[in-house]
Amino acid sequence: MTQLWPAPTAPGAVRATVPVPGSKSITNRALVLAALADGPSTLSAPLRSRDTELMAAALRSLGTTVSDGPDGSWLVEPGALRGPAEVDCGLAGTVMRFVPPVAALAEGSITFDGDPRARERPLGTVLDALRALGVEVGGDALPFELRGAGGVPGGEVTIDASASSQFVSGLLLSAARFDRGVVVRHRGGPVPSLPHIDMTVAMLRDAGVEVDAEQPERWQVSPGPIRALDLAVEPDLSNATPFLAAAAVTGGTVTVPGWPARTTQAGDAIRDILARMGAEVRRTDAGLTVTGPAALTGIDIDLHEVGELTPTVAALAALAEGGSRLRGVAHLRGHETDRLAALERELTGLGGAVRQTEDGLVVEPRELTGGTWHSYADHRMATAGAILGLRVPGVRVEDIATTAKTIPDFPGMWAAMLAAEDAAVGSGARG
Ligand SMILES: O=C(O)C1=C[C@@H](OP(=O)(O)O)[C@@H](O)[C@H](O)C1
Ligand SMILES: C=C(OP(=O)(O)O)C(=O)O
Repeated sequence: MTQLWPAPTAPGAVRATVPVPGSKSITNRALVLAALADGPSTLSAPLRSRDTELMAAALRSLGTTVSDGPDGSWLVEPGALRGPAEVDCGLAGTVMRFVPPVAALAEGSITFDGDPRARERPLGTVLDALRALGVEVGGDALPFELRGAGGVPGGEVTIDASASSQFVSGLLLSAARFDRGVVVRHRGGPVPSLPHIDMTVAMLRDAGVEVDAEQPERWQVSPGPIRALDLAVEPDLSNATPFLAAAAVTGGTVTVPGWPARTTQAGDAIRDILARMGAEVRRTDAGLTVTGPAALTGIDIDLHEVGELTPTVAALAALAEGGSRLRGVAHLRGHETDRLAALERELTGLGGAVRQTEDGLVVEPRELTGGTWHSYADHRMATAGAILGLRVPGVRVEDIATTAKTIPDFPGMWAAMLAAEDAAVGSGARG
């Protein structure tokens, strides 16, 4: 049985400055672009966590050199892409959806597999799209084999990306290296996480790639070189949210340094969410500072664009005074776990009043009690349990180590936050 992590109860209002490691989404896009670029790239302050190490390993196995530079940076030297290779996707959506189009440019047999849950995550759309673009690939889920021919004809393809924005991002990231580039059209229900596609487009353009994204639900990448990158990776704003939530639920103050003034990261939406729930939110040159109110108010919000914040927002909602409704996130059923089912089950297990709807959750305020919080190998479920534990004594989070998917040392960062010199012991926290 996996060890249980006793989630620390806040000794008072949490007051801390918490530097947060680099963005998973930016790091993994940058690694892919750097592997396909026309020269060596430098990524400074990249995220070094399971998802990004898996991406680096996948690209290495295809012929790219990814080595350590000074101060934790990554140096990426593109090499001739070739198999045979075995790609371990772990549970990383970015690896399972971004790497197959890269592998299609290689020569040889490349097999893909991942964690048991990764075999259930939606992937067929990407593999169908590659077949339509002239790639020989079997299967419609992990594990599968792709036989690279050393190039991809490319062209036009219509996909249903309503299950994941990553289907679109994955095709666009490699498409400048396809003979004819790509035109991707979406047909189906609304595409989730559109800011993540905007991030893909922005990073491609920064690398000198011509992208036409003028029409809704249509993206065109022209064939051409990808310029080498010299990129400083922003802090991961979604990973910052549990720490900001710590201020919000304890009436404390937490600053995350280096919060970008402008960003394509979807996690920036947390500023508005926390403000709507009653927190004071200020962005200055020092970073983003959140000060929690005496009591959080509930929220009715469509999280379609920023689904990855749902576990944090559900934890906040469960500790708020009014009821909340989280909408637009049916696609979370295909994330690391079925997040709607997991949040309903685990919050209910602590005495919460939570029920799933067709596309989200309804959360009513209740006094919560301690108990085991299961993580389902989902890093954001684990961090949601930690947030609850600040106010609810006796929460034990199963498999806290799963946070290493996107944060290298979450328990250490959490402990440091609670032990910070500026922590005001004995005041402000409720519960
Ligand atoms: O492209 C990306 O970096 C991501 C896109 C989103 O995926 P979905 O569109 O599948 O929600 C997001 O939830 C995930 O954490 C990261
Ligand atoms: C959905 C997420 O991850 P992935 O990139 O594996 O899809 C997430 O980090 O919340």
